[in-house]
Amino acid sequence: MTSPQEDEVRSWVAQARTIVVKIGSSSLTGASGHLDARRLERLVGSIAHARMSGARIVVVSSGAIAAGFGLLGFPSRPRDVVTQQATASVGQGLLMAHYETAFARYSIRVGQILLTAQNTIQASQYRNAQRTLSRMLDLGVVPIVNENDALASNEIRFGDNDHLSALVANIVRADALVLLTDVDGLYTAPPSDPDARRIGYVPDIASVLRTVDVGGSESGVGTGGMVTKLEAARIAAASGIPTVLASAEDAGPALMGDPVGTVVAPIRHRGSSRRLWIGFAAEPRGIVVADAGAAHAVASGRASLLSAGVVGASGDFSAGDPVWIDDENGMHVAKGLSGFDSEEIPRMAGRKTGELRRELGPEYVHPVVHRDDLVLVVGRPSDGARRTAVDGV
Ligand SMILES: Nc1ncnc2c1ncn2[C@@H]1O[C@H](COP(=O)(O)OP(=O)(O)O)[C@@H](O)[C@H]1O
Ligand SMILES: N[C@@H](CCC(=O)OP(=O)(O)O)C(=O)O
Repeated sequence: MTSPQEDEVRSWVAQARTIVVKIGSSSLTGASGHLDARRLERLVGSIAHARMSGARIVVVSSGAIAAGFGLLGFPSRPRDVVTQQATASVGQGLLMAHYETAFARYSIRVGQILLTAQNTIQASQYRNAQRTLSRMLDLGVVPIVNENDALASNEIRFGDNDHLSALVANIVRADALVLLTDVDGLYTAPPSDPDARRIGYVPDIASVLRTVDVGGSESGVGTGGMVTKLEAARIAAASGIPTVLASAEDAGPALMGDPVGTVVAPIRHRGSSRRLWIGFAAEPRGIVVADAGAAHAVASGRASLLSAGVVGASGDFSAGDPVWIDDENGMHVAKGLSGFDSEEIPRMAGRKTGELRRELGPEYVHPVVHRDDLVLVVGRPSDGARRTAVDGV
């Protein structure tokens, strides 16, 4: 896919049927860091307008911790994770009450969905979330999604909602992702730098990730800063979804595809929902090691991994579970769904199709990982699954 022009990408946003709008804590709070009901109402006004114009909208809203800490008598947002989780459980109810009332003015119903990273990792839970969100949208409801902070385990918490919003965009097969924050787009450097300039259009997210100086949150209430927003935009771009990064003050024009903030072009046509899940959400449960020839064939993007090219497997996984395909140097080549249980693979390794049929039976004559069930990755195991480039992006 050649890079489209900015106008074209903006027009895709303007025509989007399903839009995921992520609202950061910094967009819902005042100078004190507490929830600011008037800001929330203004934002809801813009979102309701887009909804009433026919768009199906999913809101991914942060702000539970901001809504809760004042109620519990804390002078500022708590820093330790357990207190944040307890605070979020208090604030989430209040946050929803505000959304409920604000959307009711436009006769729009809202519904709460709280997700943990675990829900997106497990295929069955991912599908459940997909079914529920899709029915809510069919019913005209605006789902309000947040991380299930109280239950999210420390190690795999999203922490910020940027990554979650990109996964939700995949789950609902959104046509646009709009990330609303307290800065009017991506700058060449953190906005506190006097030389920082706004970038209106990003045709190639991969090059921006290499060249722009992004920093963390400077607001004191937000979590990920621009780093996690660009990561979300990368996931969206690789999934065929344009992203708009804009100030919450510009929510209306951003949702209409007007030239505000920064728009990031998609870099490929949308893949299948299953491949998107494998690429961005599935957590591998083991490793299948490929010899040099098989690793090269898989990396070319056209071949399945056959048992003849497998040298071994590690981890405890069942057929259908996500696994890494590594080369013999321990580099990830691909991520895919295994066709076999981990204990079956050693006796299949190195055997050609004819041998498998003769010695193990016809049920063993299919790829260890089928090419339709894998995505190519670039990166070392230590980079972690989430930061590993998928299909080269
Ligand atoms: N290159 C950059 N361009 C724009 N903003 C940046 C950049 N680097 C860091 N930031 C910071 O990212 C912040 C937005 O992220 P964050 O505070 O986490 O907001 P939110 O609560 O909306 O997720 C901005 O206020 C800004 O200070
Ligand atoms: N789930 C948390 C989100 C934490 C957070 O600050 O996220 P963000 O503002 O998106 O960087 C909450 O609702 O407070």
